[in-house]
Amino acid sequence: MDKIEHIGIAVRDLAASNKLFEKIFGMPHYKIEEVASEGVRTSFFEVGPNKIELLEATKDDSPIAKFIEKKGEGIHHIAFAVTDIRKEMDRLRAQGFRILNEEPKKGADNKWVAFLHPKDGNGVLIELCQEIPVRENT
Ligand SMILES: CC[C@H](C(=O)O)C(=O)SCCNC(=O)CCNC(=O)[C@H](O)C(C)(C)COP(=O)(O)OP(=O)(O)OC[C@H]1O[C@@H](n2cnc3c(N)ncnc32)[C@H](O)[C@@H]1OP(=O)(O)O
Ligand SMILES: [Co+2]
Repeated sequence: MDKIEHIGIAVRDLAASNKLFEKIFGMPHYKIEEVASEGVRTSFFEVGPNKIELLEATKDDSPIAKFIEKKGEGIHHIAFAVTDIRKEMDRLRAQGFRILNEEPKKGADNKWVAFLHPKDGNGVLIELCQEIPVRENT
């Protein structure tokens, strides 16, 4: 694992939370992106070398909706940048960690992602993120 790629924060109302965090960070978000497969709409801030991802649910059975229902708004996950997500998934599986998705799946901000079960991370949901190379000349 190379570094923290982003910290995910579950919010009820992305527009309101964007305004709040713009005040806190003193800067605007740099993108809003919906990931329909995850049932989320995300907003990203780049604060120095660190990224914050705000996430709101776009459907009732979204992991974010369930999380907020159970635990309220707050830190949802920590994402780590990896060079080779498949290799990391194999390494972690070999050590007995539960990876929640068999194959890497398309995440936000141009990444392949995978998640470990939070119970295997002392109650922390850990996300693996590998940058998807932008094909030259596209
Ligand atoms: C991909 C787009 C974007 C990106 O960065 O690119 C994202 O980050 S999307 C983020 C949203 N997607 C996910 O979180 C996918 C992975 N999550 C899951 O598969 C589920 O949410 C899961 C398995 C973590 C929980 O499933 P579910 O909510 O259906 O089950 P439970 O409510 O029974 O939870 C089981 C157990 O885990 C605790 N829990 C749930 N979520 C979290 C969390 N985020 N952090 C810590 N713990 C969590 C929950 O409280 C239950 O524990 P218990 O002691 O039984 O209460
Ligand atoms: Co994330």
